[in-house]
Amino acid sequence: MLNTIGVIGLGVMGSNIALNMASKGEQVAVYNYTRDLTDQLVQKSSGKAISPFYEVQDFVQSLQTPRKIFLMVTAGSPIDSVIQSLIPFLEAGDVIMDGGNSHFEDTARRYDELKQKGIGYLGIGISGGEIGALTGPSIMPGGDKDVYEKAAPILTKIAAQVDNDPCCTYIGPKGSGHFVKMVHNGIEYADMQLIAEAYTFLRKRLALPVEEIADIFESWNHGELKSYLIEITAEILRKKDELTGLPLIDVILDKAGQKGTGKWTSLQAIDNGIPTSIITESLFARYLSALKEERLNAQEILTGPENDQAHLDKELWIDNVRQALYMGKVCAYAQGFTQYKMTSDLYSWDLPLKDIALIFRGGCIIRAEFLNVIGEIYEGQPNLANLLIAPYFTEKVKDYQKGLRKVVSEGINSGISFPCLSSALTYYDSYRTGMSNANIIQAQRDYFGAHTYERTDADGFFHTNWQS
Ligand SMILES: NC(=O)C1=CN([C@@H]2O[C@H](COP(=O)(O)OP(=O)(O)OC[C@H]3O[C@@H](n4cnc5c(N)ncnc54)[C@H](OP(=O)(O)O)[C@@H]3O)[C@@H](O)[C@H]2O)C=CC1
Ligand SMILES: O=C(CO)[C@H](O)[C@H](O)COP(=O)(O)O
Repeated sequence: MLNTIGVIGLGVMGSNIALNMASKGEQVAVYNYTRDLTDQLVQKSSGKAISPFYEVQDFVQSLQTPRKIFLMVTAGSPIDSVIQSLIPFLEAGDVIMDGGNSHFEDTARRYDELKQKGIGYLGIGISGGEIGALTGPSIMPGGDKDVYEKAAPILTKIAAQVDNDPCCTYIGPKGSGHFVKMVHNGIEYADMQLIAEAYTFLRKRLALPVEEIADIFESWNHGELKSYLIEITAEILRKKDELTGLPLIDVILDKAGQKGTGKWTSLQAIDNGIPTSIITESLFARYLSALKEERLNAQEILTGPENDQAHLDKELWIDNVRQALYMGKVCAYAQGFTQYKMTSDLYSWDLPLKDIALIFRGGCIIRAEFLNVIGEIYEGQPNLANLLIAPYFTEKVKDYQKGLRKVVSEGINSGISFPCLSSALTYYDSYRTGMSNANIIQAQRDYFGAHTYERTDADGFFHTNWQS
C-alpha cells in the first residue's frame, strides 16, 4: 500500500509529527539524510504505520499522488538542499510543506521557484514544541489556497483541537504562514520576559521563597492569566536539582539562548515602521543576559540605589504584580497583532486576525485564556488598529495600569531592571498620548538638516530659517 504522507527530518519535531500523523490513521513514510535518526524512530514506532526509507527516490516513490511531503528540518540552507534532492522525483501537483521556523521571505522565494515547476509549496508555522508535535500543535499554513486544501485533511487532523475546532487555519499567500509563526515567537519572547520580570519582583523585592512563588504562579493559572507559559513556570519553580537539592532554577546559568525568530520579528517591524518595543526589549534582554562576564564585572563597579527599601504588604503587592503582568501581556499581544495588521495591509495578505487568535488557543507556546477574548474582539472589529482600544481591554487596563505603574516604579527605585514591564508602560502611555513630543524632533531635524515639518494648522511642508 502506498503511503499517504512523507516526513523528512526526524529530529525533535519531525519524529513526533510523524508519530502524531500515524496515530491519526495516516500511513507515514519517513526519511532523514543521516541514518541514525531514522533507526531511532523505527525503534520507537514498532507496530505503528511508519515506514522508514534510506534513499530519497524510494521515499518519494512510496507516496500516493499527489504526493504530500512534510519537511521538519533545520531552517536555512538545509531546506533548500532537501528541496533540490526531491525535485528530480516529483511531478506537477505534488505538495511540499515546510513546517520548520523558516524565514517568511525564504518561503516566498521557494514558493515562486516551485510554482514554476507546478509543485505546490506551503510554508507552515508549527508551534507546540516536542509535546505539541506529538499530541497536537497549532498550525499556520501559508501558500495557495487550493494547495492547502490538498493537505488540509491531514493538517487539521494532527492539530490541537479546542472546542472541537482544529487549531489550524489557512493563513494566506506565500510566506504568510511563516510570518505569523515568526511574530508568534516574538510575542513568545515578550511573554517569557514579562513572566521572568514578575518572578524577579516576587523573589527580590518581596523576598519570597521559590516554592511560594510557584504557588503564586499556579494560582494565577486559575484566573485570567491562565496560559501555558504561566503553567510551566509554576512547574519549573517546583523542580529540584538532583545534584544539589536546590531549586533547579537557582543552578541554571542566567544566559538566554535564541535561534533567530525573535530577531527576525524585530527586524521586520523596524524595517516597516511597526512599533514593537516590548518584543524588541525582550530580545535585547536575551542579548544582555548573554554578556554574563561583563555583568559580573559591572556588578563590582556600578552602584544601584541605597538599600533602604520600605516593607511592602505582601498580598497587596502580589496582586499588583499580577495586574502588571496581565497588562504587560495585553500590551505585548497588542504589539504582535498590530504587526500582523500592519504587515497584512502592506502586502495585501488579508490575514484572518480572528482565526489566528483562535488557533493560538491550543497547542502553541503562547496559548492563553485571553485569546478567546481576542478572537471575539476581531470577530466584531476585523480591522481594529490596536487591541488596547477594544472596550474589553480598555476597561481592564484602566484598572491594571495602576498595578503596572506601582510595580515598575518600585522596581526602578529598588534597582531591579524591568525591560519589558517598563516598556509596556511606556508603550501604553505613548499610545494614549494624542499630542506627543515629536514636534521637538521635527523642529530639530528642520534646524540641522532642513528636513521640513508639517504644521498643525495648515497643509504642506514648511521650512524655517531657525538662526535668522
Ligand atoms: N524544537 C521546537 O520546539 C520547535 C522547532 N521548530 C522548528 O522546526 C525545525 C526542526 O526543529 P527540531 O526538530 O527542534 O530540530 P532538530 O535539530 O531536532 O532536527 C533537525 C532536523 O533537520 C535535519 N537536518 C539538519 N541539517 C540538514 C541538512 N543539511 N539536510 C537534511 N536534513 C538536515 C536533522 O538531521 P540530522 O540530525 O541527521 O542532522 C534533523 O532531522 C526547525 O526549523 C525549528 O526551528 C518549530 C517549532 C518548535
Ligand atoms: O518555535 C519555537 C517555539 O514556538 C521553538 O522552540 C524556537 O526554537 C523558540 O525560539 P528560541 O529558540 O529563539 O527561544
